[in-house]
Amino acid sequence: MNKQLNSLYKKSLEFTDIPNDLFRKYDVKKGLRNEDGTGVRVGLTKIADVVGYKYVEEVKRDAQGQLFYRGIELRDIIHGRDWNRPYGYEEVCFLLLFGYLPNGEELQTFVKILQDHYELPGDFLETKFLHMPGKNLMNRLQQAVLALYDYDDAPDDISVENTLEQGLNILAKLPSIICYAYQSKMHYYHKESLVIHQCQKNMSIAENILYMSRGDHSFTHQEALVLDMMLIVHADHGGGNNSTFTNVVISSTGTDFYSSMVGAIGALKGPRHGGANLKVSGMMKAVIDEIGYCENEVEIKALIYRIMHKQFYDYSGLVYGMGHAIYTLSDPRSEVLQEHIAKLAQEKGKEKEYAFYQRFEQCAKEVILDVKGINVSSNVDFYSGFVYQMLGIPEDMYTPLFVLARTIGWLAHNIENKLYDGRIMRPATKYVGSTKEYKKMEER
Ligand SMILES: CC(=O)SCCNC(=O)CCNC(=O)[C@H](O)C(C)(C)COP(=O)(O)OP(=O)(O)OC[C@H]1O[C@@H](n2cnc3c(N)ncnc32)[C@H](O)[C@@H]1OP(=O)(O)O
Ligand SMILES: O=C([O-])CC(=O)C(=O)O
Repeated sequence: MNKQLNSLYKKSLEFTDIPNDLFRKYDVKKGLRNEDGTGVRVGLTKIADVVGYKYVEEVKRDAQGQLFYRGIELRDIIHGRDWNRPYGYEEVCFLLLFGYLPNGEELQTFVKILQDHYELPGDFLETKFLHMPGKNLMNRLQQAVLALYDYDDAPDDISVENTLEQGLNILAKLPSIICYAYQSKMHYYHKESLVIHQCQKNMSIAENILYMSRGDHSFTHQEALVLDMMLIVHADHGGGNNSTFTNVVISSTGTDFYSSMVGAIGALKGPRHGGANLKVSGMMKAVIDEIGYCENEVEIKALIYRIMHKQFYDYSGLVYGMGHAIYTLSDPRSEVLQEHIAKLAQEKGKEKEYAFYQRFEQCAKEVILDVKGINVSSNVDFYSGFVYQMLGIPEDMYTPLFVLARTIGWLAHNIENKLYDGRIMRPATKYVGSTKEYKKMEER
């Protein structure tokens, strides 16, 4: 930091300090949380339900996690899906948006609508990626989504019907946007050969991502199904998660959908939210560099204590991929992923790494319980990067793929809010400063 600016900043703390006890005094819900850690209720939804605790005789008790999309449990969707068909994510998009499971014809119509919007505008690849490569894909995604505004004939039409079309158009274009943002970065910043494959109209979203991100554009049916499942488990998480809430807060001003999307992407980038998948990858690499695939729990825990005490990795004190604002004993998505990882790890010769991830997770639960006194489990981000790694998907794409999957959730909540709430979000803050007189310069 600039020295003079730093000294001004330090001096300012004498004038700007807010003592912590005032938050309690004025009953401020820090982080929009109630006293027992549950979220302050800010809306009603029929899209998804996230269950992580139960009340027994009015006392909050930790519980096994459950996630419902339009009332159907995620585990049932994953176990019940047809593993021969690659359009599982598209089916879930339909379910989240329209509230019911599509029949064959409806799904076909919906998939066709998406496929008809896959292609980017003619000059987009050249002007938005090849001429403007970016070092961070999440920022590039924001710029690309915002740029689509200029290609829209009615960008500021915020009617529900138009929002639906805009949202699906963005979703359909995200596979190309993510892959081109990645390829242009690798070419410009890492001097690698430029790989550009056109998206394929007859493929699913998951298939297109694999097709466009790989040099030889080849992939197996099994790989596409695993990626399709990854998109399903990330598709929605109720109206209270930070990025979905951000999208609705922005939209409540009556602004365009592109602005809401860009805000939500910025929120999801954060390492305490969707950006955790990238952080887990970095953390686990640092851990394995430090202690190898250690089998000694005491040694693993010692390192986790160092992470918690801000002495290792990024010094934030956070064990990434662990803990959740709602889930306590388990995150059902992490369990669903683990059901598939065992087989995948065997196929890819990654059993040793997987076994270490599991040992680390168990140790982290115990250390966090010891230090913070709370039950935590691995969240969706703990194993997702490991799955992507086994699919050969580069780290740069981990959080952007979360954006792609969650776009449907953002869109569904945006529309639900427009239909059934629609009031500008405007909470309050309490002024706790004093009043003073303005002093002329010569009197200061
Ligand atoms: C898609 C998603 O967004 S899933 C979440 C992805 N994020 C991560 O994996 C980052 C690591 N995890 C975390 O930071 C937290 O668990 C969050 C942000 C997910 C939830 O935060 P909160 O709702 O505040 O958690 P909770 O109320 O249970 O936390 C209680 C205390 O334990 C701490 N804690 C919770 N999880 C962790 C963790 N993984 N590592 C270290 N400390 C933790 C909190 O910081 C808090 O500490 P404090 O009392 O000193 O402020
Ligand atoms: O619900 C939350 O707080 C975070 C989130 O989006 C998720 O876990 O998918």
